[in-house]
Amino acid sequence: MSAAAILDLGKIPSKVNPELQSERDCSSLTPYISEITAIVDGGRNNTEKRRQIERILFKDPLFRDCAIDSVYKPRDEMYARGVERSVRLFALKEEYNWTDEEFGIAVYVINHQYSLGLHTVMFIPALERLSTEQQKAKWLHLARNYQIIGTYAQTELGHGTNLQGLETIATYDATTEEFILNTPTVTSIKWWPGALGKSVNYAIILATLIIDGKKHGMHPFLTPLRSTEDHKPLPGVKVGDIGPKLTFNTVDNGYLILNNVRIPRENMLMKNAQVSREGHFTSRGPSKANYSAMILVRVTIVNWCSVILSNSSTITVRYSAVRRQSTLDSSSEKESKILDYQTQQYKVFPSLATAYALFFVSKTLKNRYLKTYAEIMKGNFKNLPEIHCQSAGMKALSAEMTVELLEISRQACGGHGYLAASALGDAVASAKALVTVEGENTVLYLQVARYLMKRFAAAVSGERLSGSTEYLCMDPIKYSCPINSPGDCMNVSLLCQVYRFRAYRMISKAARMLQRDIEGGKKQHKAMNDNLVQLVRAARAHLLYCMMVDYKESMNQLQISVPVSKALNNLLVFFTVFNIVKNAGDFLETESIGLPQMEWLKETEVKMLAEIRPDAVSLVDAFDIHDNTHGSVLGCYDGNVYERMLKSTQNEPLNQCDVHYSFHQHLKPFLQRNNTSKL
Ligand SMILES: CC/C=C\C/C=C\C/C=C\C/C=C\CCCCC(=O)SCCNC(=O)CCNC(=O)[C@H](O)C(C)(C)COP(=O)(O)OP(=O)(O)OC[C@H]1O[C@@H](n2cnc3c(N)ncnc32)[C@H](O)[C@@H]1OP(=O)(O)O
Ligand SMILES: Cc1cc2nc3c(=O)[nH]c(=O)nc-3n(C[C@H](O)[C@H](O)[C@H](O)COP(=O)(O)OP(=O)(O)OC[C@H]3O[C@@H](n4cnc5c(N)ncnc54)[C@H](O)[C@@H]3O)c2cc1C
Repeated sequence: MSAAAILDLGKIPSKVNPELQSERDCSSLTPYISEITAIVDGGRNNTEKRRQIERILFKDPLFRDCAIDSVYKPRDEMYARGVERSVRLFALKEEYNWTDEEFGIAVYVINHQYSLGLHTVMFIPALERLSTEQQKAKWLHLARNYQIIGTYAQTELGHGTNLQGLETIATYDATTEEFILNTPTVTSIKWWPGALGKSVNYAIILATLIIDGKKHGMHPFLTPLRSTEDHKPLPGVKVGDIGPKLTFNTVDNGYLILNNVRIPRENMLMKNAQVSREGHFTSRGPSKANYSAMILVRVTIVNWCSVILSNSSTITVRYSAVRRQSTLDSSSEKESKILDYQTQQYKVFPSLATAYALFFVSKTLKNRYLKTYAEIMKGNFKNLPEIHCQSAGMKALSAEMTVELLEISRQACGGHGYLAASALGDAVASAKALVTVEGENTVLYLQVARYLMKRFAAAVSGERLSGSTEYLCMDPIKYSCPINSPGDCMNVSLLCQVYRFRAYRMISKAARMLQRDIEGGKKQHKAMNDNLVQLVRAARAHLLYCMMVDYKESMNQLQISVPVSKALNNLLVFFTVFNIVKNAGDFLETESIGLPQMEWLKETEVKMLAEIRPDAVSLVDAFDIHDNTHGSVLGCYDGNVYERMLKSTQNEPLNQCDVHYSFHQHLKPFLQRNNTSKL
């Protein structure tokens, strides 16, 4: 490129960067990319549907730069733009008659860059799950048609995890047939709910029900917060934004203070518990039935993790195939592509493999959830504990993996990964929210551990188990490591047996430690607290085993061509081996494998890096993520990284003039303090 052309910062070459083109030309997977894309989209029709939605959205400038433009804007402008995008999105849904699924695709296409997500992610699902049929008939269509906009207000300043500790109260007044809502203490103030600060006019408020001075647990109350005329807070309501966050600053997460706010009796969502006109309380189903909206969101988060990693691996793989630095071979005239360094592959391919793994795992989890949800809707709660354990646990494990891998992805792009225009910093910060929202990760692991301890005790007492804990009935004496040669390390079924035994051993160890402490005279709560770390380790081991089984079985169900099968199987083997090596200490300590097997696995792990390398670009191309969706100058399809970086500087407000006003205000008087301007 000539110097003159370089100075024209707006120019992006019309051709694909030859570095990336050569990757596509050399990968034997390239002709089969559309087959993988169809798997990821759930069918070729869905791919076409998504692309059509992309065309609709990205012809509108409001959506075109959505993934990145917020970097350059002050908070209130970001929020206003987020609201504008929400409204445009809702209008497009109506105009094109999009189904909920198609609307979900549109949200994915704009990378969640809108303000009113909570209305769709939690408000509507909570209305569906917590309302009676009569209440659904009254409220659901209003929410679906955006006549009311709502959020899910559960967390308070003082309590997010401990729902029994929530202090917001709803006191029933039988004389007027109303509930009176109050946040009587500083710690009871609702704090965090998305879109609460400035946007919504309704909220489902989770509050402790009090009738005649008696507490009846936490229940949902559909509460109007703002006037539908002028959007002003209603009497007794004080509401606002909680301030800027690490990211998601288009969203107005809010606080809410309630002072004797009265709502009609019919506004308590009464699917699971009822209050009669006279103030008589009844309930049906398990006491945790009101927690059901949280299960759905946890299932959804596993899918978000897969999407986040698909975005980030698209960026890091493409960038690593374009970037050259130093050389592997001193006789070579060209520097090496950083993707050719084994260490770079070891930074980048775990994310790629995990993106695929979580895609398959989240699909299985969603199907399992839908089956259980259908049973629950018919009044059968038998599988509720199992789906609670699976959804809470998979959310925690996927979010933990995603945060860890994303940070490594950012580092894999060197200095440029630190630039906002790489989009990786924002992705890391967004993913960080996922270990906290919808149940803090440690707390969720402990829920899984609690379930495992119960199931283990049942197995020991001779009960036959089913579901994810069936294996706890195993006889550990019969185990011998199934890996008998280096070749066995490629056999995922054998590796799953290894994962299973490690989980069994870690769960039985936690149970033994608890039993030892209780038999030694410790009180139950003290024994629990003294073993929480081992309990979390046991939960992780169980979840990783479940993840491997779900991934393997989901892959087994695919009907695919030989090249696609080979490429996806490489990722499956790599993911399975990588997570053993990563947790080597546990696998050795539990004698699930021995030292020779660990050596073989480490050799297999690096061998798989070389197997994946030729198809790496095709494997990210197969995600078919629109450049406007990932929004990174480093990861565009055309690979014109440096030109895009230069062009992005035009967006920087500091660059809108040659001499900044601060020069005249501050620097100039300072420089001229000794009258040196004539130098
Ligand atoms: C591509 C994507 C791009 C971008 C997106 C990225 C990022 C997005 C980031 C931002 C997010 C946007 C939207 C997210 C929205 C987030 C909204 C929220 O956070 S809402 C608030 C969520 N709050 C929680 O999750 C609270 C966590 N706490 C709990 O769940 C519970 O209190 C507890 C910790 C599980 C314990 O409950 P409790 O105190 O009642 O405990 P007990 O000990 O009395 O009872 C335990 C008993 O209950 C059973 N149980 C617990 N939970 C459930 C459940 N949900 N369902 C069924 N059963 C449950 C448990 O098994 C025990 O049973 P037992 O052993 O007694 O039989
Ligand atoms: C971006 C974002 C969006 C959110 N959106 C919403 C929303 O829309 N609606 C809503 O209601 N809420 C929302 N929240 C709140 C969120 O659900 C809570 O922050 C989350 O559930 C964690 O609770 P906490 O903040 O009380 O953490 P805490 O429970 O205070 O956690 C702090 C530490 O204490 C530890 N800890 C706590 N309890 C235990 C225990 N029993 N055993 C062992 N360790 C424990 C945790 O492991 C953690 O290390 C949002 C939060 C964020 C960050």
